[in-house]
Formats: sequence, structure tokens, C-alpha cells
Amino acid sequence: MREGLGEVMSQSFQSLDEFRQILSTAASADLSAQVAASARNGQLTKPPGALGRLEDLAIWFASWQGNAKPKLRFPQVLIFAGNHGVMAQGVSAFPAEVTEQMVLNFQHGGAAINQLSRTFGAQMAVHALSLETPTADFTQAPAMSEAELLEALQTGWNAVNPNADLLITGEMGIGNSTSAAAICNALYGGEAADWTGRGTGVDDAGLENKTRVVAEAVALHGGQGDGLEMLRRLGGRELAAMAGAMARARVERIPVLLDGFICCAAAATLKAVNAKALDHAVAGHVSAEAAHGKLLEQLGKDPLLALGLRLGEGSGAALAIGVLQGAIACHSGMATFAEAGVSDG
Ligand SMILES: O=C(O)c1ccc[n+]([C@@H]2O[C@H](COP(=O)([O-])O)[C@@H](O)[C@H]2O)c1
Ligand SMILES: Cc1cc2nc[nH]c2cc1C
Repeated sequence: MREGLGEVMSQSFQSLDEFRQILSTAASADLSAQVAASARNGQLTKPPGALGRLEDLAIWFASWQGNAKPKLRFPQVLIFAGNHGVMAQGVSAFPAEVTEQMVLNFQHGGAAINQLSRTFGAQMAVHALSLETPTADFTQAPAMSEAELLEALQTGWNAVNPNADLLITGEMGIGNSTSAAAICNALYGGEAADWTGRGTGVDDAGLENKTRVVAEAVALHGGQGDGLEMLRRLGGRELAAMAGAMARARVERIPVLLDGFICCAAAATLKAVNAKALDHAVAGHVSAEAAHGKLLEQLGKDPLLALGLRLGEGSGAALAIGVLQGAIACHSGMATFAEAGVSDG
């Protein structure tokens, strides 16, 4: 059970090296709960494997909750917003002021993620990160200083409720699909065009320009450090806050549903620091952003949903809460063959 692990495990960090250290020493899932949940799954009143991926999903969730009959009571959705200096290069179909306008919309309950959070019983909060101070244009200089990266990581870390039993991180940041593409290209190589998509909907000329921007950024920053350094040079405050929140969840053993391309690019920087950093995370969906499927392959994650969403905000992951709720309800609520007096095969 998670009770009793609290104090030591929720330690904060004062430097980037301390963050790396905490990420690398985080405890893994509870193996005995995993074994017990697998055994229970084998006794439930259904043909073996008949609930398909729901079975693996429930066992994964049980292992991170440390409970062979887990419950999902308190999903938390955290939305982080940031502004991007790379907008000076004309990389989005929308103007930068939309980031702040959408923050107000989240606060007033008018965005898609407000409706989806309410529908699936999640508590939602929005954190705007220094919107008045965009990151630097990363075709010219690192997006953030070390102090700015540290502060954004801490904002994400501190936003997580340690009593939550599921975490989703969503984002809002006009220009951030360029940032995510640059991070992927820097981490995984290939051509800039392999990782650059249309984001909010740039036209063909816009896509060509965006691809040039990604190529220039990677030529300047690629190979200059580890995943966290790529997050500093090519990321944004909202990506860093998502990374901080996902790292906190890893340390607290809170399972995570990953959202779209930008969320997964932030997650990828953690995995580049430590191969086990995303063991607590399942891909909620594959978005319509061109490179998201390829990014999920790099992360070794098979998405639960493929609905053509390309919104961000945590929306695809929030929809996947419903699938997870179904998996857990079956796993924890079904009768065994012995209990129901049903003959097994
Ligand atoms: O989640 C995704 O896969 C996704 C794909 C395309 C766009 N978005 C959202 O659109 C914004 C980024 O698009 P852009 O064109 O401004 O870089 C940002 O606010 C994201 O939340 C999100
Ligand atoms: C309107 C709008 C809403 C969004 N939500 C997440 N990214 C977004 C981008 C735009 C442009």
C-alpha cells in the first residue's frame, strides 16, 4: 500500500542534479500486488484473456497502487500553460495571446478538458507559468536558463496531490508542438521533417517553415546534454512542469495516463534520463499530430485510444480514464469462479 511511504518519497529537489538523482532512485511497482492481481485475474468469471487489454491495464494499475483489488477514486488532471519565444519564427496557426485567453477559459470552465474532467470524476487545476515572460527563441539560444527549468519542474512537482490515485498532465502553449518536435528530433535523430507536424493547423508553407525551425534548433542544441538539458534548451515551461509532475507521480507510485504529442515529448525527456522513469505511465491515446505514433513507439507505449484528437489539454488521456475505470471495475468487482459457482474451463 502507498500509506507509510509518504515522507521520504515526496522529498523535493533544489537542483537539477538532485532531480536526476531522485528520478533514478525511485521505487518500482509493488511486485507482490502485481502477482496477486494476476492470480485474481485468472480466477475471474470469464474465459482467460476475454477482457483483452483491460486485464493488463488492471494488473498494471494494481501494481502501482500496491493493491490486488485496486480502486480508482481520485484522478487528478493538471493543466500547465507556457509561452514560447520560438513564436517569433511564425510557427503556429494561432497567435501567442491564445495561451492566456485559454487559461481564462479553463478557469471559467469553458474548455473541452473541463467537460471531460467532470465527466470522468477528475479534479482539475490549471497552472499558468510566467506567461508574461516567454521562453527564449531556441533557434537563437537555450529556451530556458537552469534556474527557469528548475522552477518549472518544481511547479509541476508541487502541483501533484500525493493522495491522488491517477495523474494526467495536460498543456496549453501556442507554439509548443515545435518545441516537442525539436525535443524528439534531438533525442531520437532522423530528419526534422520526421518529427514536425501541423500542430494547431499550419498550411503547407507553414509546415515547411516549421520544419526549417526544428532543423535549425536541433543543429544548435542537439547532442549538447542529456534529456533534461534538451528540455531546458528546446522545451518550454509547461513541458518542464509536466515532466516535474510525472516525476513526482513516479516517486509517489501514482499511475499516469499520457496525453498527446507535447505531453509525451516532455515524458520522453525523463525516459532519456532514466530508462524506468515512465514505468508508471500508460499512453491514453495517439493524437492526430503526425509524429505522435512514432514517439509512442520510441517510448514503448501502445495507446489505449485512437480517436483523431489533436487538442492537447490532457483531453485524450482524460477520455482514457473511462477505459481504466472499466478495467478496474471488472477486475475488483467481478466474482471468481469459486464465488459464483461457475465451472471453469
Ligand atoms: O496533444 C497533441 O497531440 C496536440 C497536437 C496539436 C496541437 N496541440 C495543442 O495545440 C497547441 C500547439 O500547437 P501549435 O500549432 O501552436 O504548436 C498547444 O496548445 C497544444 O495543446 C496538441
Ligand atoms: C483554441 C485552442 C485551444 C487549445 N487547447 C489546447 N491547445 C489549444 C490551441 C487552441 C488554438
